[in-house]
Amino acid sequence: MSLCLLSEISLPDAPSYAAVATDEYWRAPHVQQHQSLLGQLQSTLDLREQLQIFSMAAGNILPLAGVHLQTAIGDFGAAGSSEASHQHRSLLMLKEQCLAKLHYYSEQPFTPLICTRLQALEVEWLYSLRNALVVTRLQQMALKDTLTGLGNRRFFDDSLSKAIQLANRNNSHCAILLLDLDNFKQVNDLYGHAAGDEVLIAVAEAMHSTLRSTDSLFRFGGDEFAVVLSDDDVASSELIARRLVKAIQRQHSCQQHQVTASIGIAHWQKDQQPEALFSAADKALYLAKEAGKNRVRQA
Ligand SMILES: Nc1nc2c(ncn2[C@@H]2O[C@H](COP(=O)(O)OP(=O)(O)OP(=O)(O)O)[C@@H](O)[C@H]2O)c(=O)[nH]1
Repeated sequence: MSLCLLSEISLPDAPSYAAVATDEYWRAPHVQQHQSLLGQLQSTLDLREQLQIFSMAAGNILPLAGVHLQTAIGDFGAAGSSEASHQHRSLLMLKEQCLAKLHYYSEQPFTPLICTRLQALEVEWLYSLRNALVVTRLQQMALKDTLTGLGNRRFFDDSLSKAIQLANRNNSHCAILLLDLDNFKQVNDLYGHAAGDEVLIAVAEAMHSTLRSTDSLFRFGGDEFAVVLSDDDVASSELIARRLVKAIQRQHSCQQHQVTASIGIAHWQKDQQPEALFSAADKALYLAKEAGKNRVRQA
């Protein structure tokens, strides 16, 4: 089994897992799969990739419709996973510590023999899984805002650089929205920091449910948020910004505390550096505030 093919099937538009698992191509002898599994799992610290590798090996024991991994740092599904009429659950335990819960789904029954063989595979995974969980947790801590779970400023800087590189390479576009809440300070002042935190979480949720990709959503600390728009969404930047303003205005706790949002938009210009793009969006945001708040302005 080639690692190249494994990374291909982890793409979002990959064929369904069931299709891949039943394909003759993957029906290498069980022993051969098993021997190489440990090496394959150790070749990556990416949790999703490990799940994919493990799922392929498990699919060699029984055609699977899906495999889900439930961990303390999030739930992950193998590419193309879906539920099916038969289900089997396992606890992945390492030295009395529960690393994860694993859910297998198949249209075929999980006989005791199949469960025993799956368990043997799970044992192969434990140390690599523990390492991947630690690394993923550290990545989350380094890149996420702990209050809202959105990307933090470091993640934003990284994402913006990548979006600009991509736009440069493909001769395409990107844009950023900078959002600052209006009248937020009074929530802290009148009702305390915990009430302010609740508003920030509610705003993050409202933005989350308004946008297609949550990967592009960030909070810098305080009441400042940002969105990086890739080529597909640049033409609708104003529409997206207005939707965000409305969603926040309609949000219950924002209504209760008369908190609204102002947004500045800047579209990337060829050869423009990230700092210049950010500064343009910041100026547009300032104009939105100056014009009376609860509105959108373009650079
Ligand atoms: N609850 C809470 N407050 C925070 C956090 N981080 C920063 N703040 C507060 O957020 C407030 C942001 O201040 P401003 O943006 O000037 O307040 P504002 O009332 O929204 O001002 P305008 O933007 O002019 O409408 C400050 O009072 C900070 O102390 C946080 O994590 N939680």
